[in-house]
Amino acid sequence: MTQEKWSQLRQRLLKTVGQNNYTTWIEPLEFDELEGGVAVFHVPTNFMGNYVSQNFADLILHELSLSGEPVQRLSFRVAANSPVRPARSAERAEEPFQELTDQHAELENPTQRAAGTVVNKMETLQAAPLDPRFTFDSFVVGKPNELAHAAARRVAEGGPVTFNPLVLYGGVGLGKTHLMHAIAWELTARKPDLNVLYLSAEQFMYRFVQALRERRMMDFKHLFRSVDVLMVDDVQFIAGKGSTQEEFFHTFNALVDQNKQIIISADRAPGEIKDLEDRVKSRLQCGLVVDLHPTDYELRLGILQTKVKQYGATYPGLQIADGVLEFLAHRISTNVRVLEGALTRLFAFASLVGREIDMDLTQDCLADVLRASERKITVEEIQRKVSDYYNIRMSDIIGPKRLRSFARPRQVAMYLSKQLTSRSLPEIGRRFGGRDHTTVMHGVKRIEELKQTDGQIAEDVEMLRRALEA
Ligand SMILES: Nc1ncnc2c1ncn2[C@@H]1O[C@H](COP(=O)(O)OP(=O)(O)OP(=O)(O)O)[C@@H](O)[C@H]1O
Repeated sequence: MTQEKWSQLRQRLLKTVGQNNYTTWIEPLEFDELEGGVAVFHVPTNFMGNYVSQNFADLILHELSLSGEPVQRLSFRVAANSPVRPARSAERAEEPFQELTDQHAELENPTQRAAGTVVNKMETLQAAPLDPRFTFDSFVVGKPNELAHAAARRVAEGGPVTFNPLVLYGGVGLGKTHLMHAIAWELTARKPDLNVLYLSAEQFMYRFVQALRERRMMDFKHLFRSVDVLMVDDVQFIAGKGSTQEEFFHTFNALVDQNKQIIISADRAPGEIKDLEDRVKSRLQCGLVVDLHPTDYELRLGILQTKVKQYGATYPGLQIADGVLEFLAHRISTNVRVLEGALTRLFAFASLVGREIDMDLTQDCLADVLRASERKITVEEIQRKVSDYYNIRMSDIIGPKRLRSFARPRQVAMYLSKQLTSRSLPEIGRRFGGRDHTTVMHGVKRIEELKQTDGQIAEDVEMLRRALEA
C-alpha cells in the first residue's frame, strides 16, 4: 500500500468515524509498511495503539479490504521519538519486562529491550499523562463500585489525609485506572499547586532501574519523596522484584511519615498478591482497602446508556432499537472494556452501513464478542439459585415431593433451565430426579402462563434470570 492510498483511505475513515474520533485516533496513525499481510502503523503511544487496535481495527481492515489491499492484520508500533504514556495492563502482553522475575533480570533487562519501545524513551518520562476521558463525571456508579467510588471521591477532595494508603483493587477492566485518573484530575483542579504523581508500577521500576544505572539514586529519592500525592497503578507488577519492592517500601514509609497521600491499585487484595513481601503487604493493608466488584446488570446497562449519550455527538442521527442495550448488558458480562469496545464497534459499523442499530445488526457485528462472552449456565447452578431464592433445599427441587411450595420452584427451575441452557427437555428431566420430558414441558408451559397472570412469579423469574446471568 502506498502512502497516497493510505491518505485516501483515511478520508473514508473520517466519514465513518466522525471528526472527533478521526482527529484523536486515526489522524496520528503513520502508515509504515505492508509486510506479509500485516499493515504496520506507527503510533505515538502504546495506549493509543492499543485503543485503535481494540476499537477501530475492524473498521480499518474493512476499508483496506474494500480498497483491494491484501491485509490480514494490523500492527501498531510506538514511534521511537514519542512521549510515553503509562503501560496499561492490556498492553502488557507486548512488554518484555513481564519476564522479569528476579533482581538480576530487573537490573539487566532494560538495555536489552527492542528499539522503539518504552524504555528507550525513559529520559523523556515525566509523570504519566492522564486520560482526559477518565473523570468522575464519566464514571458510572452502581452497587459493585459504590464504596470504591465514595472512597476515591473522599480522597479527591484533598482534605486531611484520613486513610493512607487508599488501595483500590479488582479484576481486569473494572475501572481502577479510571478512578485513579479521576482522583488525579479532581485533586489538581481543586489544588493546582499540589504535586500529584501518577504512574504505573512498571514505570516506578523503570525509573528506579534507570536511577541505579545512572547512579542518580539521590535524585530518584528526592523526586519520590517530594510529591504530595503518589499514585501507583497495578502494584502487583513489582511482586517478586526484590530491589524495586524494597525501594517502593522505603518511598512508601517516607511519604506516610510526612502525611502525604498514597493511592494504590492492584488486581487483587494486597494479602493475595503472590511474591509481594509481607512488609509491603502489611503497609498496603494499613489504609483503606476497597474492591471493585464484578459489574452487575444494572451497572453495565448504566455504563452503556452513558456511552450512548457520548456517542450521540460523534454519530448524530444514529438510532438504537429498543432492547439492544439490555441485550448487551445481559450478554457481555466479562468487563467494561469489552463492553465499551463492543459499543464502539457497533456504532462504527452502523454508521458505515447507514443502518439503525437493531438486534440483527448487533448479532452480526458482534458475533465473535458474543460467542466469547457466552457463559455456560448449568442446570445445577439454576437449581441451586432457585432453592436459595425460595429458601428450600436443593433435594426438594430434585426430589419427588408434590407440595406446592416445592412444585412451583421446581417448575421455575425447569423453565429457567430451558431458557438459559442448551439442554433438551429429556436432559433437563434427567437432572430433575429422572423426570419425563413431558413433565418438564408441562412445567415450562405453566410458568410461561403464570408469568402473564401472576406478577410475583414474573418478578421471581426475572430476578433469578438476572442473578444467573450476572
Ligand atoms: N463504572 C464505570 N463507568 C464508566 N466507565 C467505566 C467504568 N468502569 C470501567 N469503565 C471503563 O472501562 C475501561 C476499563 O477501565 P480501567 O482501565 O479503569 O480498568 P482497570 O480496572 O484499571 O483494568 P486493568 O486491570 O486492565 O488495568 C475504561 O475505558 C473505563 O473508562
